[in-house]
Amino acid sequence: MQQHFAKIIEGIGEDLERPGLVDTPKRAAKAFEFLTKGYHQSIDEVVNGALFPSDSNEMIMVKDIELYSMCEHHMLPFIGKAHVAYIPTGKVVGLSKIARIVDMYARRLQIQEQLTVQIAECIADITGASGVGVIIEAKHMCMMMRGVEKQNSSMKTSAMLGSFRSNQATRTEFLSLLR
Ligand SMILES: Nc1nc2c(ncn2[C@@H]2O[C@H](COP(=O)(O)OP(=O)(O)OP(=O)(O)O)[C@@H](O)[C@H]2O)c(=O)[nH]1
Ligand SMILES: [Zn+2]
Repeated sequence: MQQHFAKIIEGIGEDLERPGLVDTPKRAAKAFEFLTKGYHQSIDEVVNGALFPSDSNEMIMVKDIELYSMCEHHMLPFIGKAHVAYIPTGKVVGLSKIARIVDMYARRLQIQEQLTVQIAECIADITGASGVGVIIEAKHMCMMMRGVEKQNSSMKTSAMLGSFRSNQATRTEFLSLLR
């Protein structure tokens, strides 16, 4: 990646020998490695066995999980919040792991719709939950810094699985907890 960032800097018409830019290919490659580290993580490693037996069958929700991802069309950031809820059936997942799962999928090249579904399906898979709801609200730099240049637009996506899809009362409870 370092070599490629050097080429990009040259492509811009900048001087790679300029003191401020000498180490930039190395720094940029390191930054991109971090921003895409989700490709090198697995669900097992992220969850680390933090699944606990529980009798609860009430809705569990973690909201306002900050999220930094990159759109796969422009490789520019989209930034926002994820809200995740599920109804357990016998086991619950460690609280922090929900945020770690969000990060694992966010740190890849994404579109927001797919990111939302991947998080929901992952929570359903590992917990066996009877229902999962995920909402993501985000601002896309590709739509703000360039292109159509709309500063106040944001995108909201949702993925509803199981009872969150089939049961109106569950969906309403989720949405009212969010307010
Ligand atoms: N559905 C969806 N679209 C996205 C997401 N991130 C970026 N996009 C869109 O991807 C599209 C790519 O369109 P193109 O016409 O191929 O690319 P472009 O010429 O750079 O488009 P503009 O952004 O309109 O200038 C744009 O409409 C972006 O707004 C996302 O997460 N979900
Ligand atoms: Zn984009």
